[in-house]
Amino acid sequence: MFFYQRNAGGSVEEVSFSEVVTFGESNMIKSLKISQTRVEAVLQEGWTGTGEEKQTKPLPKTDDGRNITRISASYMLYDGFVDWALKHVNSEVTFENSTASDALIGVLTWILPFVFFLVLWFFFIRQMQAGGNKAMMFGKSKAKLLTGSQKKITYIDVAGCDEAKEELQEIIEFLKEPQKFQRLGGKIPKGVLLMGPPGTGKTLLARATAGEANVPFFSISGSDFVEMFVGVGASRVRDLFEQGKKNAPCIIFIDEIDAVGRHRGAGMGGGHDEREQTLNQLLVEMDGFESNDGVILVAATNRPDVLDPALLRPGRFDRRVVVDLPDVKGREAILKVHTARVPLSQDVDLPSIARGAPGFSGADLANMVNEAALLAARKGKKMVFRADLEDAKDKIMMGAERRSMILSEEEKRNTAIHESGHAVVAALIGEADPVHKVTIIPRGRALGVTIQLPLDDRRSYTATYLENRLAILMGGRIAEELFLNQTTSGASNDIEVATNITKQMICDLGMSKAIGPICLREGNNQPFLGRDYNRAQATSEKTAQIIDAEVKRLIDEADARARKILTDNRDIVETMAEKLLDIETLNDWQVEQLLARQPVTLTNPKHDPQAKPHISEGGSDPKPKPGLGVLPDPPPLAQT
Ligand SMILES: Nc1ncnc2c1ncn2[C@@H]1O[C@H](COP(=O)(O)OP(=O)(O)OP(=O)(O)O)[C@@H](O)[C@H]1O
Ligand SMILES: [Zn+2]
Repeated sequence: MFFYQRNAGGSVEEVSFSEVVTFGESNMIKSLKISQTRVEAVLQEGWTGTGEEKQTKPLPKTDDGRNITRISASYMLYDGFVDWALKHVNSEVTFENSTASDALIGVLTWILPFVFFLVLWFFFIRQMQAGGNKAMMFGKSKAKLLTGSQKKITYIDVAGCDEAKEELQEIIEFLKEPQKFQRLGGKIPKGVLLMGPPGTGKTLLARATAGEANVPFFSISGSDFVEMFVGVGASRVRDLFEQGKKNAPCIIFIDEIDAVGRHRGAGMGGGHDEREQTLNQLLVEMDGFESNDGVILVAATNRPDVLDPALLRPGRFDRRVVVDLPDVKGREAILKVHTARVPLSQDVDLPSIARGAPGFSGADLANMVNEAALLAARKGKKMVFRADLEDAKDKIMMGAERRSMILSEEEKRNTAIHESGHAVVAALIGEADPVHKVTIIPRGRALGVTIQLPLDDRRSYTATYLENRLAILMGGRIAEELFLNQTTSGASNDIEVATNITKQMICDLGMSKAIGPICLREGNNQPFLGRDYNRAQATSEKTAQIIDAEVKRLIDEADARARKILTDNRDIVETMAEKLLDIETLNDWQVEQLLARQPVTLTNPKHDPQAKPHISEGGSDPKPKPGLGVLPDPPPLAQT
């Protein structure tokens, strides 16, 4: 028996799909209509079995005894059912376009997903090609527009960088009066590339240039172009230029252009990646606009060597401006700008502080003033004293102190001896930077630090200076060996730095007789050409052996010289280590006193007595500041 539900229409009974199948197996379906989602069958009297066992099957009946001749059921179309129907339906199977409601259901379940994907797909395509629509911001450039609301920055806010400012003067004049230049047919560069180490004020300079010319300033970082969605970067570039043209005259500034502008095909595997597409779009846009449109593109990088040569071709970033680390004068000027709104004590002498901060960038100096103001505020002072600035300088140079790091007595003693070794060699070896500070307060990752500061801005190094540096680096390790009869892991960084210096001396600076003045430089410092993996071919096996031998020779010589100095001055090393264990940090004058075998004073006899028990607080440390930047890879001043 089947259970039938009475259909509203009366004549067609709604059944379940499996019942349709059962009727079919009993040969009771005369004809069948199949639509997308439903089947409708006309029933007849059927039978089961064959021959003798053939049994008749009567039509099913409704509750009130009438025969049911038509049934319908809903189902989802599947291929197997059609085959089944063709086998089990007696006269005809028809396929029908469904009724209105069936059609609707069909659309909903079958067509709609397609439509949905189609719309989505269309939407993304539009995003990529047209630079996005208003609703979603994928393709919009993230350029920030700086206009009236922000404080206007002009060249007064940028200290030093005089050459760079001069070079940008022409751009300012053009932006002020583009028509004038057009009339005269003058050719204005489209793009200016600012090149220089981090924190030297490239961004500041670009902003100030816009400020001077009184034009809008759009700024975006190269890394903003590189996103997870393919094609977004390119569309951002397009959008950026569109915005620029709408707001001309203006400056478009791209910071860290190396993030998109890297040499194409340089990445492992090469190929057309997202970044490459973005770069191509940038090149296309640069070619597409006329400088007469009044848009000047300014970009900044500290890796000009990795830029794609296509970017530097005429008509693109053809004007290049070097923004270098500030010299003494520049540092003083930058300090003046940043201390303008800080109350300074009488004892602060900006020129001498500038002199004591070689290798500091503008950002470092700004940071130093800020840090000093914070230190002074924490101690409840009403103004910033010399001591605060000195402490801030140390913090930036060596990383923040980590007073919370507990060292065992033995570790402290090892560190004291190790640092004394560095300091004594540095002080006595001759041509070397004076010792500025020795400390056994852990800073950054180092257990102790010896800092030397050059007297002025070094632009080049003599071979003797570098050989002496090697000996100074060896000093720590040898002191441990001589005085404690052991070596510790504390010297690992020294060894690494020393090895790097020797390699530079040999491969880069022509300071090894065995190799001679040949550049076998490692890495990719060469503009546009060399990459490390080319070097393998460039250097023969034999040359590599000579290099290795020379590294060893230089290190051995340095070792021997440091050993001699430390053995000859055992007493100084020992008293210095004692003193370090006692007061933790020795300043330059205290080191001098120790070397002269005089008693160590707590305050600088040469200075007015600004109390100087070295108090400053630890905290999360910024990157230790290596300073100096002439060698391709500047050797850090700090030594463990
Ligand atoms: N010449 C300068 N005069 C005054 N302040 C400076 C100078 N150079 C840098 N600064 C200070 O350092 C901060 C950071 O500088 P800026 O961001 O312009 O450096 P950058 O060269 O763009 O660095 P990066 O390469 O890391 O982007 C400035 O906001 C400013 O406070
Ligand atoms: Zn060391």
